[in-house]
Amino acid sequence: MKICGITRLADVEAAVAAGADALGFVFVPASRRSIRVETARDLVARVPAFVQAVALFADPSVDWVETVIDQVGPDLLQFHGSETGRFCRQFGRPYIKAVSADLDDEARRRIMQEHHTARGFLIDSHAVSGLGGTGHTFDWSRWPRDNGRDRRPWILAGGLSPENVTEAVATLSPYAVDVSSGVEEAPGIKSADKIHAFMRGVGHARDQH
Ligand SMILES: O=C(O)c1ccccc1NCC(=O)[C@H](O)[C@H](O)COP(=O)(O)O
Repeated sequence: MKICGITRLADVEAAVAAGADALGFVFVPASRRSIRVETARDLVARVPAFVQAVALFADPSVDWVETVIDQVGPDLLQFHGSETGRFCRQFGRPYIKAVSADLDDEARRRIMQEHHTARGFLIDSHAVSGLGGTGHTFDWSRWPRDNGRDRRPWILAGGLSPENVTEAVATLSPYAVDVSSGVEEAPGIKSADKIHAFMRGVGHARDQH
C-alpha cells in the first residue's frame, strides 16, 4: 500500500501508523502536491526502516532527478511521463513506470519491454498524458489480465478511496494499491482518518480472499 503526494510530517506519521509500505513525494513542479527538496529531505529522514520513500517525476531533466537523489535519498523512483527505458535506467536506481490503463495489450507490452529493468508498473488513469493524482478511476475491465511470462508486479492506481478499495482489491487482485486524492482533505493535505479507513478497506478485501 502506497500513500502518494505526502507534504507534511503529520501525514508521514499517519501513513506509517496505518501500515503503509511506501510513501510518495511528488517532484513535478506543476503539481499541486509538489514538495520542495529541503522539505522532502526532512520528511524522508523520518521514514522508518522497511517503509520505502518514493520520488515521483513526470518527464524531468536528468539534473532534477540527480538533485532529488543526492539531496533527498529516495529508495525508489516513479516515472509518470513518456520517459524512455534508457532515461530511467541511467540513474542506476530501482524504479517503477506509470502506464495508462487506456493502452491496449500490445502497447503495454512494448512499454514493459522498453522498461525491462523496471521493478513494477503502475496502472493509472492518466499516465499517458504525464499526469497523475487526478482522483479519477479508470474502467476496471481495462485492468491487464495477461502478463505473459513477465512476472513483474502491477500496481493499481487512479481514484481509489476508502469507499471503493475493497471492491478494487477483491476484483483485480493487484500486487499493491496506490492512493493520493482519495485520502486527502485538500491537494497535498492528507486525512489520517481517511488513510486509516483506506487501510481497513484493503484489509477487508484480504479477509474475503
Ligand atoms: O499527484 C500529482 O499531482 C501528480 C502529478 C504528476 C504526476 C503524478 C502525480 N501523482 C501520482 C499519484 O499520486 C499516484 O501515483 C496515482 O496517480 C494515484 O492518484 P489518485 O488518483 O489521486 O489516487
